[in-house]
Amino acid sequence: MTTDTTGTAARDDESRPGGPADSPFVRACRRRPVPHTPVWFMRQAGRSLPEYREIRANVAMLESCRRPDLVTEITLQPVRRHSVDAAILFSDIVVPVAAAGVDLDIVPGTGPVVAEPVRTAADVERIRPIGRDDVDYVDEAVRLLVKELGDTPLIGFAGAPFTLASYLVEGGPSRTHAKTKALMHGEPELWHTLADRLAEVTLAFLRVQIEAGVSAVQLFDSWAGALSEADYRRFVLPHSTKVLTGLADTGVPRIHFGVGTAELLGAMGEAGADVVGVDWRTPLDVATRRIGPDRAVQGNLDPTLLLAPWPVVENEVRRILEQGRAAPGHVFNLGHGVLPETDPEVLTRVVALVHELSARPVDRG
Ligand SMILES: Cc1c2[nH]c(c1CCC(=O)O)Cc1[nH]c(c(CCC(=O)O)c1C)Cc1[nH]c(c(CCC(=O)O)c1C)Cc1[nH]c(c(C)c1CCC(=O)O)C2
Repeated sequence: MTTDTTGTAARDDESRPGGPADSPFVRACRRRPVPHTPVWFMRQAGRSLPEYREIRANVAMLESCRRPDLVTEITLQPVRRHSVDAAILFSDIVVPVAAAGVDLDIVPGTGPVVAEPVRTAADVERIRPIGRDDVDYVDEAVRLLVKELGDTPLIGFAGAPFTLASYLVEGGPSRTHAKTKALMHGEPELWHTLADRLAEVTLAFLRVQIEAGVSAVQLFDSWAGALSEADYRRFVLPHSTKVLTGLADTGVPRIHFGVGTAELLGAMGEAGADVVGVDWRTPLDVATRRIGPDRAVQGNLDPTLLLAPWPVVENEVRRILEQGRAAPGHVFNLGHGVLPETDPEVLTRVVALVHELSARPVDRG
């Protein structure tokens, strides 16, 4: 089975009752009845866990992403600790871009930094297409993890074309995305060439993960909320749609996430995902009205509130579960990633509380 290159055999096996494809997480993504609302946390691997800090003490971030043994261990840590309903592969959105030949590093305390920002047609030309061999360490890590995880589903992920393009054009993290927007509007043709190339890289990267056996994928367009709806529809939606609809044949659920996207939720829902991620600014019932009745939602506890006293957290979890009932499927999550200063015990308590409050008998037919 581990030598299969289509992933079909792996998933046939998984679709057995109780297997990852029948897990509460995958069932909620597909808007099927669930025994309890599934919960996982964006950036659950790494960040707040002491066992993560220990393992990463002398290993650079990009190097750790290229070592299947470390990826496997770090991915499993939050599953062991919190009993979350899904694991997310430990990696970073810039990993496939580096594999495509872009000279970049992940600088501690800053994030991705690109040696020569992409600003010209020649720069775009240098971004190569990628295949399995360029990211063989990801293929290997996913296969190891699928075995280790048993019935717990593994989520694969990638950065969406806009968010990736922002790092490449700006040269690093940016608050305004000014150079990226200037390129979009000033040289729309070059922008579309760049975004299309990144869509190809992302699509290939997600296909490698799906063929290796992940049970779902999430497309992170973390910074899309910086755009107006008109700009999003004109410059970004076609490229994210290419990625998401390009995976439709795999049958694997697709999650589409961004931050500050209240005005974009309708458009993001049109890109072809099964689930739309919602940040804490938009209540899930309101989000569901914007997205429509044929998509599940994921979210949306404000990650900063995990630092508040427990009764505050408990009230928020109750409110979110209540508002999530308006959606045809709800995956509980934060509205964005876990903050590094979060007490891991609070995450464990949130998982238990979500499970307890949402437990219900279901007809699994
Ligand atoms: C700091 C940073 C990195 N990479 C990035 C940043 C942000 C910089 C900015 O503000 O613009 C870029 C990035 N990486 C990831 C995203 C999308 C998710 C998001 O918005 O948080 C984004 C926008 C996914 C990720 N990046 C990472 C994961 C895997 C961990 C997980 O989800 O549990 C994902 C999905 C891991 C990562 N990535 C990085 C580190 C140091 C780590 C390990 C520990 C940590 O989380 O801080 C480097």
